[in-house]
Amino acid sequence: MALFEHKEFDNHEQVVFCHDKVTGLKAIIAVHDTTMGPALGGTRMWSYANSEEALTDVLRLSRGMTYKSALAGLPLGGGKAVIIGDAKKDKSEAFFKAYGRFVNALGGKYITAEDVNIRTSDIAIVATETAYVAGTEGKAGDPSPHTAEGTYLGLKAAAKHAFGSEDLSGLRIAVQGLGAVGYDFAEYCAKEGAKLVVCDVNQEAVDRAVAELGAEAVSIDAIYDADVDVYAPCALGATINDETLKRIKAKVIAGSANNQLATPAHDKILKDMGILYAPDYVINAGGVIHVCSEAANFSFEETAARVKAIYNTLDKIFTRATAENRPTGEIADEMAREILAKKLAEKTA
Ligand SMILES: NC(=O)c1ccc[n+]([C@@H]2O[C@H](COP(=O)([O-])OP(=O)(O)OC[C@H]3O[C@@H](n4cnc5c(N)ncnc54)[C@H](O)[C@@H]3O)[C@@H](O)[C@H]2O)c1
Repeated sequence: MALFEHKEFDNHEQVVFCHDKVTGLKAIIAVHDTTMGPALGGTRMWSYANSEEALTDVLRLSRGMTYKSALAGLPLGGGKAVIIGDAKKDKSEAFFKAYGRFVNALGGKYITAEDVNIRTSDIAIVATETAYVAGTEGKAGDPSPHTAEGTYLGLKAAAKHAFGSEDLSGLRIAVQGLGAVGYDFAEYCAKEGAKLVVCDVNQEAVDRAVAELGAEAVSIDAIYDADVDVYAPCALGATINDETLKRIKAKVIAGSANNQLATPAHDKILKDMGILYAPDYVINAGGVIHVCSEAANFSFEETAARVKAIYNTLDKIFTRATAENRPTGEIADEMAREILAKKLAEKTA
């Protein structure tokens, strides 16, 4: 399994393969880039088919964190960790303590947090072995409200570019997923007079949106056929794919879900279809801003200002994408790389 020749290798600074003989822990920690600061990114636990699949995931996700934090203006680099295992069977206190020691051995170069299949209670055990954790219980708390606010503001920036006004009143918005982020986001939109079309596998959340926000409920499959101006994916990844794009009528895609595009090629496909796409890692950065507020001791006002700046960042991305007739995701990546290059030049001057 070659690392430097790996297709997802992108000049990562450090990749650590961790194995604890006693607990059977197998993890990979990838520090992609620390130009802007320590590499912050969650730990994901997944039953990867093999270590090659885990390596691919961690290399790609850690690079994504570098870009996300750079564009969010945070003093953080990008990193990520994956634990290879079954979250239902393999977890134990000793397991997470062993993992904490591996994180600690990096001396603060990598700061971990929760991610898929890792709960705050797991991170609390990790925190008994290392101070390099964020998003712990009783500290910054739930990032979802900030993610929802940032997504709402990002949608307003998209509406300005696509429809000529950032006012959401009268727009029809399909919200897929009414969880911690999706519900608050839907509420912001409804308050501004948008008409909501919603779906969720959780019927209770749907009933609540119908009762409280005047939303129209559709089945989880019918959301793709909804006659709407905006499609807001707030549940799953990879919902923008060849099949759904035959059905989606929206002219704007702006939602909180991670990894919305099934493949990188869908960035250009959306542009060619005349759909304005708010790059997922830019619009959903409220969460990492919130978590960073704990690690970097931001004041409440500072955190709020950074969440509000998501509007401006997307505004710049959309303006440049239009001027250069290029896909928005490509522009976002390029802008992140420019921020990193500028900082690196300052550091080495
Ligand atoms: N929470 C954050 O701060 C944050 C930050 C950045 C990105 N995100 C991303 O935003 C998305 C939502 O996060 P969340 O914290 O609200 O999660 P959540 O688990 O609270 O909510 C997800 C919702 O989607 C619903 N759902 C699941 N499958 C569905 C389907 N097929 N169709 C429709 N609904 C479905 C679930 O029932 C749930 O209500 C995720 O992709 C997450 O990775 C969240």
